[in-house]
Amino acid sequence: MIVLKLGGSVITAKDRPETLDGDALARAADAIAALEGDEDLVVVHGGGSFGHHNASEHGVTTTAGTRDATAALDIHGAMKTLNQFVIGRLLERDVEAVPVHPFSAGHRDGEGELDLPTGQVETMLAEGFVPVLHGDMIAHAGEGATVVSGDELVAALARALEADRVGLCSTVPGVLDGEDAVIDRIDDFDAVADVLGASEATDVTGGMAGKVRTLLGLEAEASIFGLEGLASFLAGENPGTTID
Ligand SMILES: Nc1ncnc2c1ncn2[C@@H]1O[C@H](COP(=O)(O)OP(=O)(O)OP(=O)(O)O)[C@@H](O)[C@H]1O
Ligand SMILES: C=C(C)CCOP(=O)(O)O
Repeated sequence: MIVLKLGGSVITAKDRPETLDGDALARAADAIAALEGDEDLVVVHGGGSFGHHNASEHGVTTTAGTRDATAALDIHGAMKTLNQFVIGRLLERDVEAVPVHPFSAGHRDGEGELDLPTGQVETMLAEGFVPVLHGDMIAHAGEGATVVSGDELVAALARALEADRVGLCSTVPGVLDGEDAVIDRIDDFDAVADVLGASEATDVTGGMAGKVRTLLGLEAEASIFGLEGLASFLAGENPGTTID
């Protein structure tokens, strides 16, 4: 089984609020529709220009929450809008995509630890659907509601579903070193910490450093690659940077 994240920075124009990158989303949907065999696939997408701007305006992050339902729904609503676009493009290509909105499914405890039940995702997979989750708001004990990133959801899903392969499709061809060359393999955070930065665009969830840290904690091997690497990742290859 594969857990794939489509980075918000790939499928949206991240510097322009609520703007889809229609061509990039179409290419990603083409690659997913071409997946052969009967391998289970769970898709998670990030926010890009949907969600991050709203979260930033409301001062909400993964640790700083809000108890204002209107603010929470503003952020959640932006993510649901993007989710509908993603699902729409997949349905057009006969991928049996269905939504799972994390705000209604999980929560964080007082330590900020994410608890994401996955019974519905497992049942969807068993019944032939492709569940599509997204970075979202999530109830957070002691904080109201905070942001949950697509990357955190990927990690939770990979653990709970014992994923064989984990892929993060982002706007870069992999994790880049000081000379902008793709680093082939990362197995130690400290060895690459100085080249790992935040996102260039408005992003409340941590950019590349957060991704590498999250993926290093996983049992399954993970890959970070660009859109040009998506088809080969889905075909079983290891494009971009492998994190193990
Ligand atoms: N060493 C690095 N190698 C590659 N990218 C890096 C590095 N350091 C920082 N970055 C930034 O990380 C960004 C990718 O993280 P970002 O969180 O924007 O991606 P995403 O997951 O695709 O989008 P989203 O968080 O909206 O879903 C790159 O666009 C780049 O600006
Ligand atoms: C900003 C929100 C609501 C979701 C962020 O998800 P991400 O783009 O995967 O970090």
